[in-house]
Amino acid sequence: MANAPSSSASGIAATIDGRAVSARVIERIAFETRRLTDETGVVPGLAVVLVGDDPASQVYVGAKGRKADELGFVSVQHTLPADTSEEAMLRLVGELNDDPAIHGILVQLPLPAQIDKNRVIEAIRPEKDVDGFHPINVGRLASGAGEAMVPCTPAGCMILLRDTLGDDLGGLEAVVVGRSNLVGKPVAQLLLNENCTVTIAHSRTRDLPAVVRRADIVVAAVGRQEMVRGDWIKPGATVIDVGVNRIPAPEKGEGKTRLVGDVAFAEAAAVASAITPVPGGVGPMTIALLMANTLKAACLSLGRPSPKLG
Ligand SMILES: Nc1nc2c(c(=O)[nH]1)N[C@@H](CN(C=O)c1ccc(C(=O)N[C@@H](CCC(=O)O)C(=O)O)cc1)CN2
Repeated sequence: MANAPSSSASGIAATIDGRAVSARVIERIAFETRRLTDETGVVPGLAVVLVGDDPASQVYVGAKGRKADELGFVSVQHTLPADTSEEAMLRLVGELNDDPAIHGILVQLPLPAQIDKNRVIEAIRPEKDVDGFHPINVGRLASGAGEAMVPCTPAGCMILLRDTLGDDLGGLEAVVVGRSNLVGKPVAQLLLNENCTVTIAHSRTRDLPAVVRRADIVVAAVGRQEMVRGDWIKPGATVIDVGVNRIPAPEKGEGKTRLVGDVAFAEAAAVASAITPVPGGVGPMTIALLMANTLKAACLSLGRPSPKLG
């Protein structure tokens, strides 16, 4: 059984550096990609589909394309107008499914209202579903049957946790705040797979602060700025903040903004033993794990085992 980490002597948590950890993961992906290409001639291929002109989505999709280029992947971006029909989306997904140069397909979320995201996700071949959102991959992750594509942000959270607490998380109390398909449910499943005792808390949870106070590991993925307060945190806990909320920052000048997480950082850092910042914590891991899943998809397409990267 793992030990819960103790509080740092100063009472100020260590900051978990997601940029540094993601850079290490990317180095490993670069190494394994060169090996794959040298031995088989195959170059991993990623297609990213963006519908509409949401500025945050444009930033994320741009970052994904740049990282794929940096790694020498085949990298294509399809940018479609906001009024694209579901039928046109499904046609494009079908073409990408049939393209042998493309090993991974990612449809950036959110999608406009006229497109049913579940229909689109289910149209992606499970072995090309580098987001890990297809029901086959969700089922594989839950059952342990077969090789699942694991959603990028949750997989990134687990690498940060292992980097901070060591490989054995068994027996630790983990509380996940948020129950989305994107983060809350898969990260809870991954924690359970590591033998943590897992609680998924949400907006209807009674006495949420008391539930969070039980946790050795807190994963905040609720999408509400600074909702998790310092006095919700057990001394010595490890806090993973998945939230990315843009708020006004008049102190930086008129019309300026800044990013905050779902955790009140300064308050929590005074109690926790380790905490991820926003920005620079979980966010960079999401992009790195997308590259890892694309490489994994390329390896699996050749019947090769997926390389260990985290
Ligand atoms: N198909 C998907 N859509 C979305 C996903 C996803 O995993 N798959 N996740 C989010 C957005 N996202 C990736 O797509 C993402 C969010 C945040 C970051 C990131 O690096 N954040 C930085 C700050 C960036 C900034 O300045 O705005 C950080 O936290 O340091 C990367 C990717 C929703 N959609």
